[in-house]
Amino acid sequence: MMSGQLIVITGPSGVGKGTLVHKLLERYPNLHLSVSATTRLPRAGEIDGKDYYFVSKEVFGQMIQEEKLLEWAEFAGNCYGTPRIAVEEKLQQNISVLLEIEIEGAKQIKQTFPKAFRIFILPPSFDELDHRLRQRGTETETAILRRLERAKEEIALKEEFDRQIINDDLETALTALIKEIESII
Ligand SMILES: Nc1ncnc2c1ncn2[C@@H]1O[C@H](COP(=O)(O)OP(=O)(O)OP(=O)(O)O)[C@@H](O)[C@H]1O
Ligand SMILES: Nc1nc2c(ncn2[C@@H]2O[C@H](COP(=O)(O)O)[C@@H](O)[C@H]2O)c(=O)[nH]1
Repeated sequence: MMSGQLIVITGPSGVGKGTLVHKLLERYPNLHLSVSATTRLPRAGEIDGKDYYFVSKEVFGQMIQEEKLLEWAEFAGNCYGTPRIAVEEKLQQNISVLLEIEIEGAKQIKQTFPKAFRIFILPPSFDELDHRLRQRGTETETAILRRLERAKEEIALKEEFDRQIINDDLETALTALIKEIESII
């Protein structure tokens, strides 16, 4: 029987999910952050097996076929998915697991793990989201525009999630996130 909590952090690209999750892990080192598989190419400094499992489209397709992914989605031209086995093992060991994933995957999780707690991170404004994506400096102009276009559709779905937190001031958002997480673990 599984007893750890499954916590999903979702929201548009560039809103600060990764930044918040890494700060959260400093505070709660016992939480397990799932490492996703992706067909995206690594960015400078990203490490295979730590930031992502960087795989080919063929390998990703095989993972889908073999039901090795708990959820997966296509996002801005690449595929992303959560490897099932590590998540199930941690939950069975009573370790709570964090997924930092986009909205389609977060919707799928609701079907397989109805008790998962899903938090939607919002930007203070669309202009600020645009600014964060640009100043991160990891995407081409085309990719930024694609992610911003998708962000409009994603933000429209925010009410489908258990909680919404605005990431304006980082420390304030982190405090709100900690409060939500402490209420369930
Ligand atoms: N509260 C904040 N105020 C200002 N800048 C922020 C804040 N939170 C995050 N950032 C910055 O915004 C940029 C995007 O943050 P981050 O990479 O964490 O977003 P993300 O939601 O994980 O993106 P993706 O979904 O593409 O992985 C980073 O440069 C980060 O330093
Ligand atoms: N559905 C899933 N989405 C995921 C997963 N891992 C990451 N992501 C999300 O993809 C976008 C783009 O990520 P980036 O690293 O290219 O900026 C972002 O919203 C991530 O949260 C996953 O396993 N499943």
